[in-house]
Order: sequence, then C-alpha cells, then structure tokens
Amino acid sequence: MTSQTSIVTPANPPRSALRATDEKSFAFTTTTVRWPVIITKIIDDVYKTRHELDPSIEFEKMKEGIDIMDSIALLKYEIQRKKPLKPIDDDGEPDVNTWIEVFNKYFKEENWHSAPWLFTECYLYRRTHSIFVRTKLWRNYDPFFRQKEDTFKASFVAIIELAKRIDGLISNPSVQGSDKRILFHELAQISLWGNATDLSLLTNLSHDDIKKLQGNAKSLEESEKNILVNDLEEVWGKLSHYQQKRIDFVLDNAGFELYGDLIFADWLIQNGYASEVHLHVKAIPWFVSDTTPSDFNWLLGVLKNDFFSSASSNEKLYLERLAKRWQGYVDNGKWILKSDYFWTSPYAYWHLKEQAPELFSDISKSSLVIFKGDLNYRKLVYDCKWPTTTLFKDAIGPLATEKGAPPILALRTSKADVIVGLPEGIEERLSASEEDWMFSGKYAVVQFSEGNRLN
Ligand SMILES: O=P(O)(O)OC[C@H]1O[C@](O)(CO)[C@@H](O)[C@@H]1O
Ligand SMILES: [Mg+2]
Ligand SMILES: [Mn+2]
Repeated sequence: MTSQTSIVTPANPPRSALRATDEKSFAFTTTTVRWPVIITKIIDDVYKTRHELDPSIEFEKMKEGIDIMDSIALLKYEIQRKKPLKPIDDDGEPDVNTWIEVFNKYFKEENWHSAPWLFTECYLYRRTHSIFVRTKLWRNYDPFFRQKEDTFKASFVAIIELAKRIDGLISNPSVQGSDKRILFHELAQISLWGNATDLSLLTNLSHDDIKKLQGNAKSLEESEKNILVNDLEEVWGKLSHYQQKRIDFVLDNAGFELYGDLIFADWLIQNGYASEVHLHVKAIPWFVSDTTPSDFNWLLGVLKNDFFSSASSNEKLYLERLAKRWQGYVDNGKWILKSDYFWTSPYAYWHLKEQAPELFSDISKSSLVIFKGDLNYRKLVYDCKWPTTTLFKDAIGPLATEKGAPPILALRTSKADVIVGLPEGIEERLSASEEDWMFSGKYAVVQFSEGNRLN
C-alpha cells in the first residue's frame, strides 16, 4: 500500500490500484470476459464493413481490412495470454509521445493483469486506435459507430418522450420558482441515468428504464432511492448565484446518454442558468460508446432528418423544433464543442493541471464542470482502493484543492469497484445482499466539490 505523501504517478496511485491480478475484482472480469467480447465485436464490425465494399474499386481498402482484423485478433491473443505490454507504435498521432513516455517510465515490465486496470483499459483503446490510424483508408473509421447507431435507434420511444417534455417546459414559461427546483432535479437525473445505456456493459434500455426516464414524479422518486449520495440540492442552491454562467460537461457516451445531456444543457440555457455550455468530447473512439466530435454532429444531423422512420408527423415536429434550437446554439456559440487529448490520455485527473495546463485554465473559468459516467469518475478518484467513506474531496485530490480548481459535479452510475463519499454503514448493508452492487450500474452517486476558485 502506498502512502498519500509519496509522489503520485500512474504506477503509484494514492491507494493501491485496482488490478486484474485480484481475481475477485471487476477488473479481472473485465479483462478476462468483457474485453474479449468487445474485441470480437470490433472484428465483426470490420468484417461487415469490408463485406459491403466493391472489390473492383475498393481493393486496397479490402486488403487493409484483412490486416486490421489480423492485428485486432493478435491484440486479443496478447490479452488472453497475459502477454507483456508493449509500447504504442509511433503512429504520428498528436498524443503518441505521451503514451510512449508513460509506457517507458512506468509500465515496461508489466503485463495485461499486473498493471493498474485504469492504465490497461485506456491502453487497450489506444492500441486499437493505433491499428486503424496506421492504415491509409481506415484512418477515420470508428469500429464502434455501428453499435452506437443501433442503440440510438432502439431508444426511439424515450427520445420522443424527452423531446415532448422539453418542448413543454420551454413553451410554458409560467413555471414557478419552486417548480424550477424540481425540474432541475429531474433533468439532472435524466442526464445521470442516461449513462445506464453504456454499450461496453452490453446493456440496452428495457421498457422499464424507458418509463423511468419519462420523468413522472413517482418514477423519479423510485430511481432517486438508488442514488447513494446526492449533492444535487447543494448545487441547486448555488446555481442561481453563479456569476459567469458558463457550465461545462465532460461528456461520456454518445447516442441516448448524449441526447439526455443535451436536453439538460438546453434547459440550463433556456432558463438562464448558463449562457454558454462547453461540451468536452473524446478525440478518438473510446470505451466503445464514448462521444467523439463526429458522434455529436451525427446526432444533430439525424434529429433533423428522417432517421426515425416510424415517427408520426407530430413526433417529427418535436424533433425538428429541438434540432433547430440545438443547431442554433452551436451556430451562435452557446454550445461549444471541445476535444482535448488529455481526456483519452493514460493519466488520471489528479494530473490535469500538471499534464494539460491549458485545459485546466480553460475549465477554471467555468462555474460548474459536470463529469458524466463511470470512467470519468474512475479517473477523478484515481481508480484505487479507497475506503468507501473517504470524502469525495479527498479522493479527487488536487482537482479539489489546487488554485483555480472549478466546482465539480460527478453524475455517475456505478460500474466499477471503486466508490467514495458514502455514509457509514452503506457498504456493509449493500454488500450483505448484493455482491455486485458497486459495478452493476443499478446504483449511482451525485457528488459535488466546490473547488478552489481564484476569486
Ligand atoms: O461509459 P462509462 O459510464 O464511462 O462506463 C464505461 C465502462 O467501462 C468501464 O469503466 C470499464 O470497463 C466500466 O467500469 C464501465 O462499464
Ligand atoms: Mg462505455
Ligand atoms: Mn463511456
């Protein structure tokens, strides 16, 4: 066990790291069971795309497709045989030197199980990216796009419901002050539970989930019971006092989760709680479902088009109105899309200021930075074995205390075996009846840190 006073590095987190060497951990299940499935799906996807090509004109792309499938299969083999990690090949990407450096400094002697899980998992997606980026004709290919698109299609019912809901809220400005508080809770929860659609856990929206997302008071109450710590009321108390009115989202998954986040962002703008929303997305395909700039543009595009063929003309109207308003935010600079390579780096967010000073000073200007989803949470708390009663502020380290640290809100459904900030007794109570409570995605935490503003 490392102590908090020694220097924190990717190989030496503030507590001992989650690792696949612990066979009872979710890190182990992920490494041995979930990754092989995820990787096999990449191969299937490339196979499908390749099959649709015309050999008389796309011969070279077909040939490259075979090489890609080969390299991906080799990657799977390395993982399953617990092979040593190797440096990322110099693929010319803007972040490749960081990866090579971190590898050489800390992980040269490690294998797929011995290195911290946070590193191996990020490294897996960076290795995958490298395979595509080193080709000529598949450089910009996203092997997860097909899955993202399918899940979005399947979320049709909830998408229409939310479009109607936000339309009603916006065209009815007579909602009283006290109701705004309830709406804030509702929309933040839509954004929170949207994360349950994460593709890497291979889950899909069930009919019940969809109903929960429709936002009636009863279902809201019900899902609220599964939020183990909820700081939303504290954030609500501050929201109307914000001077800057800039809110940032460090986004997570594309498709339905992104849609729910944008519904929330739309409401914040319409009600004057934010005048600008900065949306941080991933620069490369990441953890299967994460939003890239092209996923964001795709979403705006399909809402405008006839993507949902089964929608009635009335339903299409709601979507069109919403899409037009959202496109307007983008065009007028109210929604600002950003993708910094730090978010897909091997570093936990304890290193944000040190590794990405410009990004740090940028988010310092925000009134509230909302971190979505499980991986962002793992990176905030350094993915290590904190006692579950550790204060959130302690677990996010420098991001709570450093000069300029902005107010932070984590909206996280719990899908990994790390969680902090729980009241005494919760861990014991849940562990007694649900072995998988920490990583099943059933429970959530909503945690706030006020940061250390300059003024
Ligand atoms: O999209 P999210 O919520 O960050 O979840 C990412 C998934 O990847 C992991 O972080 C690791 O596989 C899981 O814990 C989680 O299922
Ligand atoms: Mg995911
Ligand atoms: Mn994700």
